[in-house]
Order: sequence, then C-alpha cells, then structure tokens
Amino acid sequence: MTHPLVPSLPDLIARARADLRMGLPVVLDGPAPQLAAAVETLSPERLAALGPDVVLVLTARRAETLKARAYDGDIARVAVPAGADLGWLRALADPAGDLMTPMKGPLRTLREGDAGPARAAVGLVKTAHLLPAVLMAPLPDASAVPGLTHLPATLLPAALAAEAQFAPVSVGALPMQAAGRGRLHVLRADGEEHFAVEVGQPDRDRPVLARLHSACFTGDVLGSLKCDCGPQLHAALARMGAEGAGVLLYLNQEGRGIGLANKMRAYSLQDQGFDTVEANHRLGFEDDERDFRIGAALLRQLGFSAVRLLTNNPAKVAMLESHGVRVVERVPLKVGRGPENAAYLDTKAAKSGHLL
Ligand SMILES: Nc1nc2c(ncn2[C@@H]2O[C@H](COP(=O)(O)OP(=O)(O)OP(=O)(O)O)[C@@H](O)[C@H]2O)c(=O)[nH]1
Ligand SMILES: [Zn+2]
Repeated sequence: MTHPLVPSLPDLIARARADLRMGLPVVLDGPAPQLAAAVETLSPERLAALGPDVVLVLTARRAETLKARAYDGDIARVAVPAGADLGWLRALADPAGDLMTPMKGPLRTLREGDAGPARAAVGLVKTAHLLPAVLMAPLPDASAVPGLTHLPATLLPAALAAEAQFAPVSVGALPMQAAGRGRLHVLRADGEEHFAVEVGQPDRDRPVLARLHSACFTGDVLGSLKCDCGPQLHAALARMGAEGAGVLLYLNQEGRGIGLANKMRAYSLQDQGFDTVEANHRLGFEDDERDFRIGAALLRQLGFSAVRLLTNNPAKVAMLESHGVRVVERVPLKVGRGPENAAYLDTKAAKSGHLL
C-alpha cells in the first residue's frame, strides 16, 4: 500500500499547476519521459536548458488561426526550427500580435508518434489558466534534474477529467444588503475554493431557488459594462431575498474558465474586432472551458437535489440534470443589457445557445 504521506495524483496535478505558473517544467513519466513547460512562463535560460529537441504543442483552435495543420484532432504538434527563440514561441502562443505580424509560418506539424502526453500537457496548462501552448522535450536522465514534479502521462487524462470531490471548509453568517440574512460556505477541492451563499434557511426537501454564478471580477466587482454579470449577481441575490430563501454558488471560473489574465487577452482581441467566441478561439480555447459539474457537486454536497435555476443558459440546466440535480424550473435572469454589452449578449445567444 502507498504511504499516506505520498502525494496522490490530484495532489500532484495541483502542484504541477503551480509549477507551470512559476515557469518550471513538469515531467510526464512513461516509457520515454518528457518535460512539459508552459510557453507563457518559460524563461530564456530554461528554454535553452530544454535542449534542441523540442516540440511546440498548441490547441487545434490556435493552429487554425495560424493556418497550421492539426493532425492530432484537438491539438497540433508543431516542429520548432533550429534557433527559434522565445519571441518566436510566444508569438505562436499569444494572438496579441497576430494582426501586426501575421506571417509566422509556414509551420510544420508532426503526425508520427503518440500525441497522448502532448494532449495531457495542454489540458494541464489550460487548467492552470495559462495560454494553451506547451513546449515538450525529452528527459533522458531524470536524476540530472531533481525536484521537478512527476506525473504519470497515461493516468493524467482521466485524472484531469475526474469530477471534483468537495470538502466543506468553513461557514459564517453574512447579512447582505440585497438578500438579508445569509450564510457563506467555503468549499475546497484539489486546492481550488468555491463559495456558496445561502439566503435564509432553504428547505432541503423542496426545490431551491438557485444561481450558478461564474466569477467575473470585472463585472461583479468593478461594474464593467462589457457583460451582464454584476446586474445578474445582484438581481439573483435580491430575488432570493424577496422570496426569503435561495442558494447562490459563486464559482471560481473567471472568464468562462480561462482565468482573468486570459480574459483580459480576450478583451484586447475584442478591441481588435473579434467577438467573445472568436477571441477565445484565437487564444486557443473553446468558447466555454468551465467544468459545469462543479455546480452540481456543490449543490449535492450542500444537500440540495432539486432547483429552480436562475439562468438564461440551457447548458447549465442540461448539466445539472445529467449530474444528479433536478431542475424543476428555469427562471430567466434578464438584467443589465445596455449599449456596451448588447453585441456580447447577442453573440452568446447566436453562438452559445443563450436564451435572449
Ligand atoms: N472568456 C470570456 N469570458 C467572459 C467574457 N465576458 C464575460 N465572461 C465570463 O463569462 C462568465 C459568465 O458567467 P455566467 O453569467 O455565470 O454564465 P452564463 O453562461 O452567461 O449563463 P447565465 O448568466 O446563467 O445565463 C463569467 O465567468 C465571466 O467572467 C468574455 O468576453 N470572454
Ligand atoms: Zn462578466
């Protein structure tokens, strides 16, 4: 039996995310161990130390913008020419300069060999909220580089796709302007925290008025006019207050799961004329990278099995239904439309299935 103090695979994944964000490579163990480093955080010294035999892994979304062939389905492995420097790699990873310097290729993509470790590495970097671009290099002698986090390449995809198991951390009373008396629960899974605001004392035996709200620092805190998040947050709480009970999950899924740094990159692209979906794609992300199962897991953990869901997004309803939470009613939440966000809301309706 494994010693209890040995890190589990979820522990190692959480550690690997921190490493990648700091600019350290991680090791994907297998028959041929490989180093994987995020292009965004790599330093010139560490790039040089990866050796000449490196491959750049991008998502097929990013490859499409770069007009590179993606032979591996959702990812593309791009050959790195001898002498390519960090500037070259960053220009491929980051679309900020695409319009200024459109010619980055021609790029040669690989089709031979096993793409599994490369796909796992990109998945990991995405969950670290970095640009989805990874440099991979062979690691011939692991003992030469002590201290790196090692992950088993073949087990990584299933571990990244596993549903989070939440543990309650703390709860405290919270009187709120919009909703009167409430309680804020903090829950944690694999090092990530999410919050649940209980308004009043919702009955666990009846469908609860619920909102799954993804974090939006710009909208919720700064009152940004580019989206409808702030008004939706406050309207949801007010409605719960008026009804006397409800539960609002405040999910740590900034920017539809791409993180605030990438969301600001997306906003810069939107200023260049791309819409919210195109901007995500140019960065190499899907339209929506959120793990919607988290909301279902949190509701179940808090004892709720049926909800009246405040949302305009049918995908949220479908996800809850398929993960053990009955949605007895969808309650529309249409607030905050204005001249600055009308095009954004129309794009969500046209491309992401939101109900206007
Ligand atoms: N990537 C990206 N994320 C954005 C943009 N504008 C807002 N967001 C994020 O979008 C998410 C909106 O979340 P929600 O309001 O919970 O979800 P929704 O899918 O719009 O569904 P409902 O509001 O329930 O109808 C938040 O995480 C915001 O940070 C954008 O232009 N790009
Ligand atoms: Zn927002």
